[in-house]
Parts: sequence; structure tokens; C-alpha cells
Amino acid sequence: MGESKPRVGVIGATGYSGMELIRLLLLHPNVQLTYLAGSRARSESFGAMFLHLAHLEGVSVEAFDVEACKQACDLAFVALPSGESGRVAAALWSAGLRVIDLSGDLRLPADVYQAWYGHTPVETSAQAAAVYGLTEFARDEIASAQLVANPGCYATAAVLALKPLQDHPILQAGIPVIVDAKSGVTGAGRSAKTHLQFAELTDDFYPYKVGKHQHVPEIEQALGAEVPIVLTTQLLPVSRGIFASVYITLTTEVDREAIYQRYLETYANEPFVHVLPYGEVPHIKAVQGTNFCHIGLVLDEQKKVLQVFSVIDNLQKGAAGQALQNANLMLRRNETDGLNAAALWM
Ligand SMILES: NC(=O)C1=CN([C@@H]2O[C@H](COP(=O)(O)OP(=O)(O)OC[C@H]3O[C@@H](n4cnc5c(N)ncnc54)[C@H](OP(=O)(O)O)[C@@H]3O)[C@@H](O)[C@H]2O)C=CC1
Ligand SMILES: CC(=O)N[C@@H](CCC(=O)OP(=O)(O)O)C(=O)O
Repeated sequence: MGESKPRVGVIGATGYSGMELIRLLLLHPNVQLTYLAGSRARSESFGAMFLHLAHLEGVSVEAFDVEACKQACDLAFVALPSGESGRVAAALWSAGLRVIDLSGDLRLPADVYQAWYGHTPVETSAQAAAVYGLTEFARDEIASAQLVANPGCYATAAVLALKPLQDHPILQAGIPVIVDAKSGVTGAGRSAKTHLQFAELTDDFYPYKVGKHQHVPEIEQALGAEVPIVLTTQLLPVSRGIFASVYITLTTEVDREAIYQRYLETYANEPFVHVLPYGEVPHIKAVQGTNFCHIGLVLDEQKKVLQVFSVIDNLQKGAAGQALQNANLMLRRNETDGLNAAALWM
């Protein structure tokens, strides 16, 4: 008899990230989706609630319960709002389940988390056990982890843009790096908010959470190089995608070809990070609906500025896609299983 497929569950199944996970898991050849939960049980079937999943007849969403989840799954994805998500993830982890939390609740030390998120931190043992799940840079730890803190969307785009420079003198302690980032509106979640209404959103463009965005400490921590990050976040009137333009002021002579080679080498064997030919810029549309990150580089030798452009789909590499990539490692599946789609483009 062949090996039975690992069973996985999604908590937060009625949210954008949860729904994206379901969409991906339905195409996964080597896991089975056995549990869907939300904040409350729904009387109508999942397919009846969401038109794009209308073919899912007879699948229902339960009110979340630790014991029911533990019985039904080998691994659970938790995609609830910050403040709630980490608490649920920690409860499942304490009950012995392997868990990937998509929120920011387990990514930072408790004091930093409280200062930037304003929520009470999750118990210290869970914070300490959680592995930061930026797949490309923590494969072995993720594969053996019981609890994974999936990275934030802006943080993923920014850190993938900067990681190849981590040990290079181009990044200097105390010299700020500017990350000018834009996100599609699904990044804000599915619940109704006035600023997300069509009439408020369309024909407008402005920065938000200036100096206060919760991904600043996450990016700084992931780079670990005492480089201050100045992050400007903006809402783009598109559904999906993050476009991060990163500006690094050069204080020493830099060889353009050597910098570009660093990027090519860092990501040479990565299935989901694609470095564009030097001087080309990425497009959001080229990664929408995919787990790819596309990176482009331009070095202005006269003005002494390196520009790195990084794009991802916030719901995929920025949330559900990366979570599935991590689950594939944890469950000893092929890392790319369920994640092989190319963008729609036109
Ligand atoms: N959207 C994105 O691009 C990204 C999101 N994230 C993080 O992932 C998590 C989920 O985000 P997203 O999918 O956008 O969120 P949504 O707002 O779209 O969905 C939230 C989900 O949580 C449930 N929920 C809401 N309030 C509660 C509560 N008090 N207790 C239990 N369940 C609750 C909702 O269920 P119900 O329908 O029953 O209310 C829904 O299923 C968040 O922590 C977010 O920060 C991370 C990276 C990117
Ligand atoms: C467009 C938009 O509103 N995006 C959200 C990203 C939310 C997110 O990813 O939150 P975590 O901290 O849980 O990762 C924001 O800027 O807060």
C-alpha cells in the first residue's frame, strides 16, 4: 500500500489568505485538505458561500475547536487576524500539532511585538519555538519545525530584495535603506473597511502607517545588520501584488557586475525567486496568482544609488503560497507541489 497523504487544515478559511490556501491545496497532488474552520460554523456549504469554489459541494466550515482540529489534521495553517491568530496557533502547537501561523503574532520578540502591534504577546514558549519561515533562508529549520511564523507580505518582498547584500559593505550599520512599497488591496483582508470601498480607493493613492508599519522591525530583524529601514507603505488600486522599490545609497566604490552576480548566485537554485536580466524591471502582473518573486536591479554609478525592485503576490509568496512552500518542507513533499501555476498575465 502507498503512503497516505498528510492531512492539512485551514483556520480562517473564510478570509483571503485562507481562501487562497484552499485554492492551492485543491491542486496539491500530495496532501489532503481535511479541516476548514472560521470564527463560527456556517450553515451553508463552502461552495455556496464563494462562487469561485462553487464546485466544492458538501464542504462546510466549522467553528474552530482545538481537539477537532487535532483529530482531523497532521498540520494546520492559521490565518486569523493578528492578536487572535498567534493565540490559536500556540494552542494547537501546545496540543501537539504542527502549525504555520500566517499572522505577525509569532515573528518578533514579545516586547517588540507589543510595541508595534499593540496586542498582548502570545506566551513566551510559543514565541521562542516559532521558526521564521522565509523559506529560501531557513529550509532546514523549517523542515524540522513544529511551529512556523510565516513572514509578512511587505517583509517578504523587501527581505528577498536585500538578503543578497546582507554581508556586503554596501549595507552599512546606521545608514538607512529606503523601502518604498505598494500593495494590492487584498493585503488588507476581507472584512469591510471604509477606506477599502471602491469610491474611496479608486483615483487615489497615498502612504499609510508612515513610520509605524509593523513590518519595519520584521525586516530589520531578518536582515540582522543594524541597517535602519525606512518603509513607506501604500495601497494600490489593484487586487493582488506587492511592488517594493528599495534604494541603497552607496558610500563606497561598488562593482556593478559583482553586485548583480551576487543576486544571481544567491538565487541560482531557487524555484520561486527569479532575478531579471540587469536593468530590467519586474511587473506585478507577471507574478499575480503565483508564488514567484521577481527581482530587478539598476545601479546609478553617477548618483551612487542602487535600486532593487522586488515584486510578489501578497496572497501567495506574501502569505498562502509561502505557507504552502513551508508546509511542503515540513511534510517532506516536493517544495513546489501545488505551486506550479504561471501568472494569468492577459
Ligand atoms: N492578506 C494578505 O495579503 C496577508 C495577510 N497576512 C496575515 O494573515 C492573517 C489573515 O489575513 P487575511 O486573510 O487577509 O484576513 P481576512 O480578514 O481576509 O480573514 C480573516 C479570517 O479570520 C476570521 N476571523 C476574524 N476575526 C476573528 C476572530 N476574532 N476570531 C477568530 N476568527 C476570526 C475570519 O472569519 P469570519 O469570516 O468567520 O469572520 C476570516 O476567516 C492576518 O493575520 C494577516 O495579517 C499576512 C500576509 C499577507
Ligand atoms: C494593504 C494592507 O493593509 N496590508 C496590511 C498587511 C497586513 C499584514 O500582512 O499583516 P501582518 O503584520 O500580520 O503580516 C498592512 O499594511 O497592515
